[in-house]
This record gives sequence, structure tokens and C-alpha cells, in this order.
Amino acid sequence: MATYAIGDLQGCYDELVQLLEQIGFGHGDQLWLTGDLVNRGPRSLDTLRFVKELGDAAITVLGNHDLHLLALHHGATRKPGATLAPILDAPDRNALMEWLQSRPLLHDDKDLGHVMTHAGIPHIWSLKQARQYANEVEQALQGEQAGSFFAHMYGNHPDRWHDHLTGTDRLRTITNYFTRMRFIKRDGSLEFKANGGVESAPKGFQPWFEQPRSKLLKRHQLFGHWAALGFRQLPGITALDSGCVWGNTLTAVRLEDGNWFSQPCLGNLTQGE
Ligand SMILES: Nc1ncnc2c1ncn2[C@@H]1O[C@H](COP(=O)(O)OP(=O)(O)OP(=O)(O)OP(=O)(O)OC[C@H]2O[C@@H](n3cnc4c(N)ncnc43)[C@H](O)[C@@H]2O)[C@@H](O)[C@H]1O
Repeated sequence: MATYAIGDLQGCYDELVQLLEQIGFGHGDQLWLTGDLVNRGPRSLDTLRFVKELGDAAITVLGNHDLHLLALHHGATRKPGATLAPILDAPDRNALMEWLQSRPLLHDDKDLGHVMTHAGIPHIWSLKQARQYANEVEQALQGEQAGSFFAHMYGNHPDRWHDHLTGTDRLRTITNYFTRMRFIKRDGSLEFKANGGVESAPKGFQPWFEQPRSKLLKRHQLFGHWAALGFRQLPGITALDSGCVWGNTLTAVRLEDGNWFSQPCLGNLTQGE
């Protein structure tokens, strides 16, 4: 029995199936996914159905593209891209969306010593705070006011955490840290435009995982979201989005021993949103 973590699938269903075959994924094994199951890649609907069907064998956290899909499901007026439209037209749309909406923002496993989010946990939060803030958003997603959450989800402001934030501003800010963060200032301010490698850091900003932590995390962090970083194993973090949807690879790490496995993109790209 082993636990494998894989980065952003973004509809790369064929590569996922190949990768699971390569690692011999079977009964008793568990799959951790960093979110962004859908969008941009060629087989988003198949990917979503497949991961849902894995049941308890798969744990996935929500990414920005998953939240975008859920917002469309809840009536956001943005135009769904070509790879999301089939999900919104599917006969099992409601069941898929209900399942997706009940996924967490953070998954923590003390025994394995790993915590997983889509984009990361900022240096300004302890693990206890991160768990609490993730839970606030999860409650909103699973409550009767979920529609209101999605109506106010998009946006870059506030771009800095304050304990006194309330209401939709607070939920949007928490969501942005967990699902969209790349570059951050020492004071916790986020920047949302730069999405290249670490060398593209705007002045005054650093990759979030390079900021000295004011609150010790006591866990190894797994995250995706940042395709330009590629797969990286550094002390305290593993970056898992190895850019399959951009023509690179899909990567799985076995958490028990850190060994990793890679599946090249099979070439069927559909990147437009
Ligand atoms: N609160 C909120 N506010 C606003 N929007 C919200 C939101 N919540 C959800 N969303 C939604 O978020 C979605 C993404 O918005 P975007 O604005 O596209 O966000 P992004 O961070 O640039 O993209 P992504 O998450 O895909 O990251 P990746 O590293 O793979 O890709 C980033 C870049 O890396 C580049 N890249 C990386 N590797 C590459 C490679 N190997 N080859 C080519 N390009 C590569 C590509 O140019 C690519 O553009 C939208 O659908 C939006 O609606």
C-alpha cells in the first residue's frame, strides 16, 4: 500500500491513466491530487468522472480552475472555455459538481507528515491557522450561501491578509492564498500577474516558499499550480505541477520514500480556456 501525489491534471486523462499503470496503482493505494483537475486539457470531463469514481482512494484539493468551473455551474456570466463546456452539458453535471464542491482546500496527514494545498500555505500562517481558514471557505462552499461565495470569488483584492477581514473579502483572500499564490512579499502581500519561473519575481516579491516562515509548519508541503516551476523537491516542499497540459510531463511522487515517476504529455493539447 502506497500513497502517490500528482500535480495538476487539467484534463490530461490519458497521461493519468498511463502514469497509474506505470506505478502499478492498485487496491489499497491512495492518490493525492493537488487540484485543477479540469480546464485547458483535452479530457476534463473524463478526468473528473475518473477521479470521482476512485472514491476514497483519491484525495483532491480545490484549485483555481476547479473553482472557476464551480462558479460557472453557479451561474457566473463568464464564457466557459471549450474544455469546460462538455462538463456543463453532461447529464451527470449536478453529481459531478456536488462532488467537486465538497472537496477541501487543504489536506493534512500527520502520520505521513505531509500537507497538500493547490498553491501553498503562506509563511504568515501557522498550520493551525491554515486549517482554520481553509475550513472557513469549505463551510461556505458546503453551506446554503455557496452561490454568494461564487458571486464574490473573482478578484485580486484585498491582496494582503489581515485577521480583521470579514465576509466575502475574507473568503476571497483566503481562497486566493490557497489557490492562486505564487509571489509574495514579506508582509504577506500577493501579486497575481507574474506566472513565469522564480526569475520572473516582481520587485519586492519572492516565491512564497522562499520566504522565511514566521510560523513553523512541521509538515512537508505538496502543491501544484505553478507549471513554470516544474517538478521540484526541495527541503520542506514538493512542487508537483510539471506542466503536462503545456506539453511537458505528469509526475507522481510516492510519499513513503520520495521516489518519483514521470509520464510525458501524449501531445493532445487544448490550452485555450
Ligand atoms: N479568485 C479568482 N480571481 C480570478 N480568477 C480566478 C479566481 N479563482 C479562479 N480563477 C480562475 O483561474 C483560472 C486561471 O486564471 P489565469 O489568469 O490564467 O491564471 P494563471 O495563474 O496564469 O494560470 P494557471 O492557474 O493555469 O497556472 P499555470 O502555472 O498552469 O499557467 C500559468 C502560465 O504558465 C505558462 N507556462 C507554464 N509552463 C509552460 C510551458 N511549459 N510552456 C508554455 N507555457 C507555460 C503559461 O503561459 C501559462 O499562462 C481562470 O479560469 C480564472 O477564472
